[in-house]
Amino acid sequence: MYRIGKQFRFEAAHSLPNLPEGHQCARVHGHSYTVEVHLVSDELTQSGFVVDFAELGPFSTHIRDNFDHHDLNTVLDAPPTSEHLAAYFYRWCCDHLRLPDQVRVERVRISETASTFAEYAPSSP
Ligand SMILES: Nc1nc2c(c(=O)[nH]1)N=C([C@H](O)[C@H](O)COP(=O)(O)OP(=O)(O)OP(=O)(O)O)CN2
Ligand SMILES: [Zn+2]
Repeated sequence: MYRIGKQFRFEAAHSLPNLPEGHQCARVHGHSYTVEVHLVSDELTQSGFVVDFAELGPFSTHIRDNFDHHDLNTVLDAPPTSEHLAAYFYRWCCDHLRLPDQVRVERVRISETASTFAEYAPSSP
């Protein structure tokens, strides 16, 4: 199996609800987010690609228009944790990227800071 990935970055603000009283993340604060999308395929195209990285262009546009310099509490219907963001972006990629049949979105990883991440990947059948 072949795997490729591409990173995207955006800046955004959020506050997290349902945390213990006094938790620092309940206050409005910001992060420089990194989003990493992983695609897998058993086959390569004639060009030797899983798929051209350029096919992820619509995802870059979606992030720029809807997430960059936004308040994430107004963008997502769920608390804007890294876990919810990863699941949201995974579903967006599955629903909107025009990928060849043999290519699938394997996982999406989100980092709020250099030392933390959350991933979403569907459970194995
Ligand atoms: N499982 C999760 N835990 C936390 C999330 C999350 O999305 N998923 N988010 C936060 C906050 O957004 C917080 O701003 C980031 O937390 P943390 O990495 O702990 O931030 P610090 O920069 O303060 O970390 P230090 O290493 O302690 O400096 C919290 N938890
Ligand atoms: Zn935070």
